[in-house]
Amino acid sequence: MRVLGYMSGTSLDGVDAAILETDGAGVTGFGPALMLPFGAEERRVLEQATEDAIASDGHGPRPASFAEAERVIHDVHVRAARELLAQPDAGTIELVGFHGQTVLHRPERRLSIQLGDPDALAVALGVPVVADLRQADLAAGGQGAPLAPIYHAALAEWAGCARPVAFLNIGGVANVTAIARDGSLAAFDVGPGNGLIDQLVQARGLGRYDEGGRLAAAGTVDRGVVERLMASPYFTRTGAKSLDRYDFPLDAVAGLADADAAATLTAFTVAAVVACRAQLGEASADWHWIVCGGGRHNPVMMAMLAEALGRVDSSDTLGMRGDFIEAEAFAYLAARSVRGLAISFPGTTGAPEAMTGGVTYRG
Ligand SMILES: Nc1ncnc2c1ncn2[C@@H]1O[C@H](COP(=O)(O)OP(=O)(O)OP(=O)(O)O)[C@@H](O)[C@H]1O
Ligand SMILES: CC(=O)N[C@H]1[C@@H]2OC[C@@H](O2)[C@@H](O)[C@@H]1O[C@H](C)C(=O)O
Repeated sequence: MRVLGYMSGTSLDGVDAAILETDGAGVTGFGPALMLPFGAEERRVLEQATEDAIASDGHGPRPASFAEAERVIHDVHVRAARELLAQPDAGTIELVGFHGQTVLHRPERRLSIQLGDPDALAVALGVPVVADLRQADLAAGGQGAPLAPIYHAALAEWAGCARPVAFLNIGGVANVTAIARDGSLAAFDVGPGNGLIDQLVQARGLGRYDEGGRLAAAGTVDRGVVERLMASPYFTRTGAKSLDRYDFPLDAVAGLADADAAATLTAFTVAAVVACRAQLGEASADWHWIVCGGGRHNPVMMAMLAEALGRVDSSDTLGMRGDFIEAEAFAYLAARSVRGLAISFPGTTGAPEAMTGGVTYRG
């Protein structure tokens, strides 16, 4: 099957779209991929919906801003598909995997809100759209996240990675998929990823993110602050666990100068990854770490990770498309969904058993 997968992540940078060829088990090929950035006004609408989601915490009537946010999500996804499908090697797609825009994630209440209109998308694109991929897992008592692990496993097969190997996605939130020597999967959200760094840079009027890690490179890590941040019980919790993008507050670095604050938050992201090794089950030194997501573009973060973890590679050095692995994952999950294959597992989301999931919308 040739499937178009979408992801618009918690960083609110834009919509990733990627075409994947898969039978729902293996990866057989890749079509083109692109990222369509949100415009400033589109981002403002999505930020408003996110703020309203957090303020209502999922209680009471649906915030009015959700409808406008869904229009934005729809428009950008349709535009992304048109651009992608106009590329000469795009071919014809048979199916779409649509994540939607997460505005709130409260797994302990079996709640995770992704905005979007999959039915309208199916009409606009003229192919079936698989969405609501987190809901069955949540309803069964799983975390509803992360869902990419089964794709990471397929990608590791495709790339011929020796085990044990760990995929570390550093987006707005960081998540890990550990593939043990025997092929078993353990996965969870690790910590803050780039989210707090982005928030700092934006709050201080220094851009949208710490481009090239330049700010962090000029600063000094405040170890006391990192220690205080690492005191959160989240980091010693074992088993399946997942985060909302706004679960960690920015206040801890309020008293620090810009560069020191950026360096400290970068070190916090890395400290959370280091702490997660205690839950991976095999000797820490044996793991090969494959880093994907936007954080791998930050050389300060990559250097800190390499120093702490040992064998660390960017996904791209293994022939993978590190900016599109999540979009490819949702293509893969859509294919699994229509084939009735499981998309989440006790070791990845804490679901009681291997779970199928996703709803197919035909428009
Ligand atoms: N050149 C760069 N230098 C430093 N940081 C970068 C660079 N490019 C991207 N990033 C970081 O990566 C982030 C985007 O990462 P990504 O697209 O993987 O996140 P996401 O998919 O939105 O989040 P999530 O995976 O949590 O849903 C940016 O907000 C920024 O913090
Ligand atoms: C609720 C939600 O949207 N979570 C995202 C977020 O971004 C990274 C991390 O937190 C991960 O748990 C998840 O996305 C990826 C694609 C996943 O489900 O695997």
